[in-house]
Order: sequence, then structure tokens, then C-alpha cells
Amino acid sequence: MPLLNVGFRAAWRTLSPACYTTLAALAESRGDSALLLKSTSTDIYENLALEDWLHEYVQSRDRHVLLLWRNCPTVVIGRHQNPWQECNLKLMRDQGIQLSRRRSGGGTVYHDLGNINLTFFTSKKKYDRRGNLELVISALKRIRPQLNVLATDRYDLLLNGVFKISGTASKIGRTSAYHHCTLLCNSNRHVLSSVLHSPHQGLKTNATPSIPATVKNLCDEDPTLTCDLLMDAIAMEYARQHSCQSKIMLVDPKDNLLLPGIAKFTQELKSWDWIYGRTPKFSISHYFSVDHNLPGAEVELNMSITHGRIESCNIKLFSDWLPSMMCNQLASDLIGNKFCPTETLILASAYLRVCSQDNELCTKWNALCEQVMAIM
Ligand SMILES: Nc1ncnc2c1ncn2[C@@H]1O[C@H](COP(=O)(O)OC(=O)CCCC[C@@H]2CCSS2)[C@@H](O)[C@H]1O
Repeated sequence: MPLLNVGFRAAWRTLSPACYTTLAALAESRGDSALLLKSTSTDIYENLALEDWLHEYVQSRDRHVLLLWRNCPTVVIGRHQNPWQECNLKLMRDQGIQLSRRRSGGGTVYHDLGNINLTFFTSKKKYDRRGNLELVISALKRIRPQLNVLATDRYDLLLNGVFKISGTASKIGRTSAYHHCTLLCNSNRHVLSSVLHSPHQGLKTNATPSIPATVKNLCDEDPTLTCDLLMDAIAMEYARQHSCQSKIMLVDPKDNLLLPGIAKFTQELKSWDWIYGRTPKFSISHYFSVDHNLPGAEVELNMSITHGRIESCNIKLFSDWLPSMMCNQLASDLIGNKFCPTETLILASAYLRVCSQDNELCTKWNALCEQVMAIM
């Protein structure tokens, strides 16, 4: 197969199904020591799976790869974080914003199509976060010399010395590594700050906390900037510094022929067990009023949650506005369930059938269950 002397994209496009080859083989057959890839997907799980796949299969050789990608609205938590501590899950459900857990450590960020993600794959030896961030700064300076951007000691990029425009995380394997970072061009800052705000106050955990910062979009500094412009500038700079072709190869993370086995990676990243079940053990203590028109309708809820499942639960009423027997039963039935509104709704509905003759009781019961589900 005459792959050695043709561009990546051309080679890929000219392959007939019969001689379809994997991305790893294509990378191997090309002489370049560096590759520039862009994902055609805007699905966070597919894109994180693509990172996993590249880390596993292409990075086994001493090769430099840069992957550019963007996502539809999503919150991305770090590997050892607690989503209930980091974000407003109810608001996210209501607004159709996805939640994902990445494999790298660090804090929580918000992505939408106005945010660019860059993943620098290298061998463990060549892993160089500062070098990568300097490359991004050089690319920015080349297209807009007046921009004042610097990298901090914790590998954030700051605009004008104050505003965060990029956050960093990384994963280091046995022989290979990757460093990935964001770049805010024109994200929705209102959504960003509202979803990265947890309604929980009495949550106790030793999960990694995020370090909140004041963010800014590059677009607010220079309205002529676009994500495409920034991605092209970074790709050019990468090609310049790594002496490789500046042509970007488009990769579809759903392409199981090019990326054998990727579907399994995607499935795992989408699973409840990975996203929620990996949360370090935590406890919540929540005090709320179920109905402000009902004097004394206050509730104290205490729960401990392990691997995302309710391990202990106590629902305390401060008056007899609801039969305490019902609450005790709910508390004991919640044990072992996922700390999630869907499972709780199923339990709550079963009770509703029992008390369906009594309208007032049903209303109070619904109000209580809705409050419990709202904190999940
Ligand atoms: N998109 C984006 N870019 C930069 N900063 C952000 C963003 N979203 C939120 N933030 C701010 O960073 C802090 C969290 O900072 P903190 O330092 O705790 O965490 C990070 O920076 C993690 C970066 C992960 C990058 C990966 C690259 C590909 S997949 S995600 C948050 O509270 C906001 O104030």
C-alpha cells in the first residue's frame, strides 16, 4: 500500500474498505515524528475515548501527537472529584448539559463550542507542559501580537495577568503521557459560572477540590478571534516547532475500523459506574423546609454515599406534618440505591400508589421526594 509518501488525509480518504487500516498503522507508516489530528465529534465521551485510544495505541512509539477537539455543553470533572461538590447537577439536567469524568486528575471545567481543547501526547520522557503552553502562547502572539498571555506555576494561562483562559491536567502512563488543556475563546460565561456552583453546603469529602478562578474569553479581548482561527494558528505553530506537515487529519471517534476497540472505551466513559460510581466516599447533611406554607414542615436529611450508592440514610422530621413511619420506610429503602433522582423517583412513586386515596398526603409526599431528588 503506497502510504509512505502521501499525506495522511489523502491516504485515509483513498483507502477502500478492503485495505482499511488502523490509525496506529497509518501513523506508523508515515515518516513524520509528529501528527496533527482534529476530532470531528463534539461528544465529550467520544472525544475522551479518542484520547484514551491514542494514549494506548499511537503513543506506544516515541511520537508527538496534537489532538484538537471541542464539545457540546458539558462539565468535565477530574478523576478523583465529587460531582455533587463541584457542580449543580439539577441545573445541568434541566439544561441538558452533560457530565463526564476524565482520566486525568485536577479540577472541574465547563466546555461548549466556544472552548477549545488541546491534547499533547508524548513519551513520558518528552512530556513538557510548560513547553506546550509556550507553544500556545507563541501561536496566539503570532496572530495577535498585542495579547498579554502568560503561563502560571500551576500551568493555567492568564490573560492580562489576572483572567484565566486555560486550565491544564495530565495523565502519565508507564511509558507515555499526555497533557491536555482548555482555551476559552467565546464560551458562555454565564452558564459556566452557574453550573460550576454546587448547591450543597453540608457535604464532607476528601475528593480533590477545584480551584475557582475568574475566567475570560479571548473573544472579549479581541472580538475578531474565532475558535477556527485559534485552532489553525496552534496547528501551524505545532507543525513549525515539530517540523511536520501542517495539514490536519480529521478523525471520527466513532470509526471502529480506523480505531479498533474505541467503542468499548466510549461505553465505559459514558457509564454511571465511571461518572458517579468513582466518586470518593462522602456524606451530606441537608436541612430544608418542604413547604413554606406548612408550619414545621422542616426536614433534616443525613446520608453517607460510597461508590455513588447510599450507604446510610436518616430523614428527620421536626413535627408530625407527615407520618414518620413513611419517612423511616423511605430512608431504609433508599439504602443500597444509587444516589440518583431516577432510582429515587421509582421508590417514591411506589409509595404514592399506597397513599393515593389521600390527596393531602400525596401532595406532602411529592414535595418531600422532590426536595430529596433535587439534591441528587
Ligand atoms: N473551559 C475552561 N477553561 C479555563 N478555565 C475554566 C474553564 N471552565 C472553568 N474554568 C475555571 O477553572 C476553575 C477550575 O480550575 P482547576 O485548576 O481546579 O481545574 C482545571 O483548570 C482543570 C483543567 C482540565 C483541562 C482538561 C482539558 C481537556 S478535558 S478538561 C473553575 O472553577 C473555573 O473558574
